[in-house]
Formats: sequence, C-alpha cells, structure tokens
Amino acid sequence: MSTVIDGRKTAAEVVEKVKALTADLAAKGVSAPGLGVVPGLAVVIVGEDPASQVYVANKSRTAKECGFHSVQHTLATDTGEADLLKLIGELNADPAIHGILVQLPLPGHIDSSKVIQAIAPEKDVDGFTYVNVGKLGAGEAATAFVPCTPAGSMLLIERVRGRDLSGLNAVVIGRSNIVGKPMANLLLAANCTVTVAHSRTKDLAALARTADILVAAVGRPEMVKGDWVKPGATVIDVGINRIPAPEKGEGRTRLVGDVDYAQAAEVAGAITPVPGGVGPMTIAMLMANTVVSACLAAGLARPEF
Ligand SMILES: Nc1nc(=O)c2c([nH]1)NC[C@@H]1CN(c3ccc(C(=O)N[C@@H](CCC(=O)O)C(=O)O)cc3)C=[N+]21
Repeated sequence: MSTVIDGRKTAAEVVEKVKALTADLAAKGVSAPGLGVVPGLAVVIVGEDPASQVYVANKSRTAKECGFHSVQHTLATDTGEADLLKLIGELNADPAIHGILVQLPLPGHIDSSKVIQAIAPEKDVDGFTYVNVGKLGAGEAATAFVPCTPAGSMLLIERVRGRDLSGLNAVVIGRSNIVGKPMANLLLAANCTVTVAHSRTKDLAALARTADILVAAVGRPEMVKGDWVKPGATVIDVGINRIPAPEKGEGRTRLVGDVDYAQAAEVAGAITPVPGGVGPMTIAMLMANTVVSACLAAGLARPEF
C-alpha cells in the first residue's frame, strides 16, 4: 500500500505561512507610516454554474481566513465582453487589489483569451497571462506567477521526492494551458525527464508505466488503472470528476479523480486522493500568489513557498 499524500495538511501549512506574511505586511506600514498593506484578491465569476460557485465560495472563504481584503464580482451570464473588460481595467487600476482571478470557463459569447490577457501580469495570480506563461517557459518561474494547480502539485511532489528530481522520469497526461503544459515546465525545471501525453498518444498505458512521477490531468474519471502505474511511483491526480453514486442512494454523486484510486494505491509509492489532494493545494497557492503580489507591490522581497 502506498503513502497517501495529504493535500489538506500541506494546504493548511501554506495558508499558515500566508497568514503570517499577511500579518507582517499589516505591521510594516509601507504605504504610509502606520498604515499597513492588506493583500487584496478579486474573484470574478460570470454566470451561475453551481460547481463554479462552490469553488469561488471556497476561495473567498480562505482569502478572508488569511486576512485578505476579498471581493467577489458575480456577473450575469449574459454580461457582455466589453463590460467584463471594463471591470478588469478597474481592478487593474485599483491599488487595493493585488490579485485578479477570472473563474473559467467563461460563457461561450465571451473570448476568454482576450479577457485573461487584459489582466495586468503583476496581478495575474492564476499565471495565465503571456508574461507569466513566458517566464515559466523561459525557466524564470522564480519571478513569475505560476498557475496554482501545477504549483500546488509540485509542492506535494516535493514533500515525497524533495526539490531536485534529477534522474526521474515524469509523465504528464494532459496538455492544457492550465495544468499539463505548466506542470511539464515545472518538472523540467526540477530536472525530470518529462513526457507530455495526450489523447493522440500511442500506448498510453505503457508510457505511463515508465513514470517515476505520474501526473494525470485529463478530466476522464478513473482513466488511469493500476497496471498503468510503475511500482513505487508518485501519482498526482489532478482530476476532479463528479460521477453518479447509486450506492449512496438515487441521484447521489461522488467525486473521483482521473486515477482509479483503489487500483493505483496498490502499486504506487505515494498517491494523492480526490478529494483532499490537489484541490485544496490549488486554493492555497492562489493565496500564496496573492500575498507574494502584495509583498512585491509594497517593494518588499518576494517570499518563497
Ligand atoms: N481562473 C480559474 N482558476 C482556477 O483555479 C479554477 C478555475 N478558473 N475554474 C475552476 C477550476 C476548479 N478549481 C478547483 C479548486 C479547488 C478545488 C477543491 O478544493 N476541491 C476539493 C473538494 C471540492 C468538493 O468537494 O467539491 C478537493 O479536491 O478536495 C476544486 C477545484 C479551480 N479552478
């Protein structure tokens, strides 16, 4: 049986550090004597998707717990692109706001890329603007905002394998801009030999079995089976899929990852559960990026996580 990697515990440790940094900032009095800086996070959600609203509520709650100034803008589904861009412009110009997150996906009539790229890179705590994507790709993650899910996944990998992953093979299943690609860049920066697999990859099971570190980010419930996992591997399950759970009663559902947990846990050295793995880390890293942004805006050194 493998070690269960406790994402809730590591996330709580990150949040503790964010709280301490926030308290320091409040005491520093940088903007004017005696007037401290409070990290400000703005979350923008368009439409009524219930799953999105749960995530957004979690983010706002954690932001308040950290001592942040937390604002949420909930816009109607039929909000026009121009109105959304106007709001982003206002948040970019607002000195009380250090982090802006626009919850994805956006409704179909809005050009997501246009909206994301309108965010000032220094407030882009999701790490989705070209400046931050480019820095990560150029090996300059230390001065970038790194997307929260891959950043959180790396912290979990570090707990098991350490910071230097030299000599290890990593396979990332999924090539999204939000997870797969940045994850591959982070693993490469940590000296892994990295392969990015996707829906067109041949013999995915055999490839996955070469991985010392296997990251599943495809959005297909329980796709990665036990015989895809190399004995002793570190398995990071990024998937969050809600599937029917008739055993719990009619109409009930449960959360599963992209990995068949029961099977993979028999083979892996260490594995993240769903829920309680990568999900809580995503939220914690959003808080980390926001306090980093506030420190930089105040002219202070960049804290490390
Ligand atoms: N611009 C943007 N940035 C995001 O980071 C972003 C986004 N859009 N759109 C939606 C996805 C989804 N997401 C999650 C974060 C935390 C959990 C999480 O904490 N999950 C818990 C349980 C959740 C539950 O019970 O439903 C867990 O895995 O243990 C899940 C999902 C961030 N996203």
